[in-house]
Amino acid sequence: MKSYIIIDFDSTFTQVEGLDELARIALKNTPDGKERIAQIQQITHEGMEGKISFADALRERVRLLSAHQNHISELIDFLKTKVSPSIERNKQFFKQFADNVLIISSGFREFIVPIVSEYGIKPENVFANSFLFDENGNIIGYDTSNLLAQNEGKVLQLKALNLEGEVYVIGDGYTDYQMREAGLANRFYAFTENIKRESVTAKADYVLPNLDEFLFIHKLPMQVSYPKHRIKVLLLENVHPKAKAIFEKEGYQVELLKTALNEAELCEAIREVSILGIRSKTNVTAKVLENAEKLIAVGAFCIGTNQIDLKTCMHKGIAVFNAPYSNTRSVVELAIGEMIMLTRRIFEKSNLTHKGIWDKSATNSREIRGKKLGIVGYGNIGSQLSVVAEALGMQVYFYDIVDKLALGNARKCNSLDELLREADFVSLHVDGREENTHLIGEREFGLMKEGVIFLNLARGHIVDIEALVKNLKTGKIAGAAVDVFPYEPKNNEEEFISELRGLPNVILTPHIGGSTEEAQENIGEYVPQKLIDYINTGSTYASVNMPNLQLPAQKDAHRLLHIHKNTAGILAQINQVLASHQINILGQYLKTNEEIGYVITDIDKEYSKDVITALKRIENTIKFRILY
Ligand SMILES: NC(=O)c1ccc[n+]([C@@H]2O[C@H](COP(=O)([O-])OP(=O)(O)OC[C@H]3O[C@@H](n4cnc5c(N)ncnc54)[C@H](O)[C@@H]3O)[C@@H](O)[C@H]2O)c1
Ligand SMILES: O=C(O)[C@H](O)COP(=O)(O)O
Repeated sequence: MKSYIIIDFDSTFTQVEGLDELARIALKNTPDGKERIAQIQQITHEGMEGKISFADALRERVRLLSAHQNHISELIDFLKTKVSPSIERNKQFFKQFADNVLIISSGFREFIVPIVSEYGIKPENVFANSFLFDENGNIIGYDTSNLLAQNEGKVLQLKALNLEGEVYVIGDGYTDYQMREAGLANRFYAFTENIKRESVTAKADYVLPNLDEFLFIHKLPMQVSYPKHRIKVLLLENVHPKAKAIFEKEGYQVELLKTALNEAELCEAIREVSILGIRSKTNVTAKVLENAEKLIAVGAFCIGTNQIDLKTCMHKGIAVFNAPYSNTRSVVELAIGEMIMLTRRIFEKSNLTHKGIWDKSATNSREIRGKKLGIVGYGNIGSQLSVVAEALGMQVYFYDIVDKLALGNARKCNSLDELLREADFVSLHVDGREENTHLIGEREFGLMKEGVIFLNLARGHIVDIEALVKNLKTGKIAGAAVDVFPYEPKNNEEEFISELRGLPNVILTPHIGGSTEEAQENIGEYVPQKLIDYINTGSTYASVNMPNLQLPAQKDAHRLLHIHKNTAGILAQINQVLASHQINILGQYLKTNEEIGYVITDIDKEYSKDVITALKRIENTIKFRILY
């Protein structure tokens, strides 16, 4: 049975209302133009909402118009630039289904036909009003006998067409819905790509964010591999709003929550999610991942990724990205500031002064200049701190388990013990891997100098808090700054409980080392871009758990992304499938680690569904995606 797709023109095929735009063009230089344009727009709006009769609205708008034939030419040029994006990208669909697509519009043929015919829609399939002109080309009215000039004109027109088969109506207005209400259409799809009218969506069988969705649900050929609005993004822990805006601009559906979720909550929330964005507090455990059937990628909107079960993500073909640099400077600045505050005992003095106590004295107040700073972990933050501290006159010592190049005059220590014995200040900047649990405990504090200043802005579990408290109480440690804790409150409402509370010359901060406007904004831009690149191109460049592949742009090709267990012969099997279907490989990229492999193959456009099925069936396939 034949199916017909009836598409509205104004605010559906194009993003704008044709008659309103014609008024804007025709009236732009007339003295009362502004008021008349506003009046026309108001009447259009009320008509679309079903608040005034269509025939009255049309009569009134054309009366206010004062347009000329030349204005229509100008309007056509403008409308060509305003075709709805999803219509534009699916041009090929209209060409292929020219016999099935009809335009039924209350607009005017004079501007509709030139626009839609460029998409292969036949002029005889366009049903719309037509203007009447005088001999000078002025619009003096319209053909009032046209069915579409009547109230419920679309209903009358569709009835007159007497179509046999399935009829689907796509439109943004109430008059489009009326065809369904009259029993002339099987389904009404409220098209919301340009405008969402509650009175219309409430009546719809289906709300259509764009044409891709219609093509997707009807399994019709489309120009994207998957409608983007079907991609759900869940952002937790109050990540910067820029991230939400970037994902929304890409067309994804985004939910942004202020707090972290616990395991049970996340197990529930993650079911339909394709992209998860978190910070340091959300644990992405194996159990959470069991419930994450649709998850394609995780973005850590921070540096640390120890809160994510990276291995399980890898085994499930879920790529994880983080922001390895965006907040490093913020941490460095805080560490420098805290070293000065602690060595001058500023917080104690400030508190006393607030209480009215004037304690002017230099005892136990020192400069940082010339002192030895021991940096444990010489990565992105440790090495940056080294440069800034040296610029302030400190002598820098560092220790890293990996052989690192010393910056400036920094001195490399051969062991942690050597560093701890030497340093006046010890600052931790190691990553949060499990083996670093209690890296600093009673033994290590024992090795440190009397009166040392100690900083942990890395991860809470790295320090044995009991030992730290004991050494602060004995005075062995003269001051400490702690930003990260073995247990941190889930949100700002939960009380922070720690034995460190109330100790003198101890700066406690609520894990805000990277919490600056600048850092959060940078992260909010950086991470979404990595995730979007992965979704759109398959690029795993800078992923923390997947073999890294950076790819050239995909040109006139379909891209097959195949993640598999790293066993022998997978590439050969992929190529065998392609060869047996006479598919030409335009480019191929492979990267493996010990456990998984990632192959990206660009192929000619032509292929059958069997190819996809065969590729998915290759043994040890973890995940398979197609991009086009
Ligand atoms: N407080 C905050 O808000 C905040 C902000 C950003 C980063 N961080 C944390 O700061 C830490 C450092 O971040 P980064 O970006 O510099 O990480 P990084 O990965 O660039 O550097 C970590 C370095 O530590 C070294 N290392 C690991 N274990 C070690 C050990 N036992 N002994 C010596 N060296 C060891 C690594 O080889 C690496 O060079 C991380 O734990 C990160 O999560 C905290
Ligand atoms: O890993 C990080 O970057 C820091 O610990 C900051 O984490 P946050 O974004 O949760 O503050």
